[in-house]
Amino acid sequence: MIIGYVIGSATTQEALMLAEKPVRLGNYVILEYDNIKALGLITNVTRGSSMLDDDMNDIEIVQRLKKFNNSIPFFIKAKIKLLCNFNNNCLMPDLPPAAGTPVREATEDELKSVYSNGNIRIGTLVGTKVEVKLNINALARHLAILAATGSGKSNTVAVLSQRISELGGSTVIFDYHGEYYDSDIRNLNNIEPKLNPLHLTPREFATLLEIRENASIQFRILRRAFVKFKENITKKIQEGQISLSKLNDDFSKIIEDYIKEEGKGERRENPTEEVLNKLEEFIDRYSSVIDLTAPDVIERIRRGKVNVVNLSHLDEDSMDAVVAHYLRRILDSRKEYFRKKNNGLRFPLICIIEEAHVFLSKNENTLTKYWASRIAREGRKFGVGLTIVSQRPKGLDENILSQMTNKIILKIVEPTDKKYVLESSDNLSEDLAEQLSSLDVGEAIIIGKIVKLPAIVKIDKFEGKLLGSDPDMLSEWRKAEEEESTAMEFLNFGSGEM
Ligand SMILES: Nc1ncnc2c1ncn2[C@@H]1O[C@H](COP(=O)(O)OP(=O)(O)OP(=O)(O)O)[C@@H](O)[C@H]1O
Repeated sequence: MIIGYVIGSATTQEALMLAEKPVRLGNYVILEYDNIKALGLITNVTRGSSMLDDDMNDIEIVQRLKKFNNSIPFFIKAKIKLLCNFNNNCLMPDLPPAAGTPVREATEDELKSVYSNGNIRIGTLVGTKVEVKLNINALARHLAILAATGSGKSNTVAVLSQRISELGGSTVIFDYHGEYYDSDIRNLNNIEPKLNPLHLTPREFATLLEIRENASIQFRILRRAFVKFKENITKKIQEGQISLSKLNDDFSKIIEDYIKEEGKGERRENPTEEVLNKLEEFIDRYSSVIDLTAPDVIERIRRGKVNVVNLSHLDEDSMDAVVAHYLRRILDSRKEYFRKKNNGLRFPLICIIEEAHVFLSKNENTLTKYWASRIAREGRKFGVGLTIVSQRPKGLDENILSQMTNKIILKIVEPTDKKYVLESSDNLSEDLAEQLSSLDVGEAIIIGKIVKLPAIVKIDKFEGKLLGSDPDMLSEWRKAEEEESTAMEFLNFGSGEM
């Protein structure tokens, strides 16, 4: 059914339509001309009247015209972004539509042929029942899930990771808030962030203690002490001279002695004192993270599961050390598997970093940023995909963001965030970026190799509990009130005041 006609001058990217009746933003349309069958997306709608135009200043004329309701001529114009030519393998049309070309709504079958061929359902095209299925293999080219807070990032991560696991795929989520750890996601494998120092690099251990590489004397003392500690302990373990559980109890004392030993060689005492203070502070707060009996982190990641590393009880430096350690071991282990088939991590893995702007900040060189950059550059070849999730896109390192070939962008209102996302995405056009502020919760623009063409999608709602879900405060207040009155009755009953 024809809904309008092309007017004015058109290009192979864009056309303007004069509509016969109101059309909606995000509708998909078809234009057939010169042996081209073009699929288009309505990216802008304007409604006006040549009689009541911007120069109208007399309200009485409007009131009189309103009395003859149907006498006011009006127009509806819609900007159409041309997406592909069905008659040429969905490549871009190579000829613009002429003025007068009829425009009709795309049928569900036509839309299914473009958006429903992937292998993992993520939702439906906005305003339709057409399933959008993503090409899961394209996740090896990395993904950014970006949105203002409360727009549906966690819901998207939960839906995506659960459905990947249901296909036998594997993800590991670095769970900043602990919202996935206590969730109803199926195939969950919860991992407490235990680190075995014998598997850590000196830099990772220094990061745990919040000793930066630019604190060169402190870092030197700690690095030398840590290397000696690892060498001697590994040798004693191989000779069966030491019990690991006893080592756990004495860990801080042992490492402290190595640090003091290394400090003797220094001209000034206070760098050594500083290192010992940081060690003591770390052990006071996070001794539970250090576990010399813990297996290598690779052994704790399960195939076909949503592996969740709960970071929520750590501070950001310790989180950085944990995430960096996992990323390094995952990349190294996949490389090892590719070198010698009987060793290393045997299956591809998608690493999902929540609150990515904390770890991959453009203003700070964290350890995680180094390893995430390595995975962004090399991971695809070894089946290690990176997914970064952030509500502060402009805080993200632009090199890493620009390597996220795929993007699921939910509502973003902040202009500098929108601009930053646009500049870091060579496959996001301005007219699509303009839609971002008008998206509803759970609606997203999806671009990249995970979809055949850019899509405006209503993401499926995660059917289960996530910590991040909006709290039902009213029922929680009522529940608290009932519990208080029950406790009060119990107390009064106990004191015989009933
Ligand atoms: N696709 C969706 N359909 C329906 N409701 C949704 C959808 N996505 C999210 N919501 C709802 O919106 C609220 C916020 O969702 P979510 O926690 O996923 O947002 P977020 O962007 O992760 O927020 P935050 O930045 O605070 O983590 C929740 O109540 C959730 O149930």
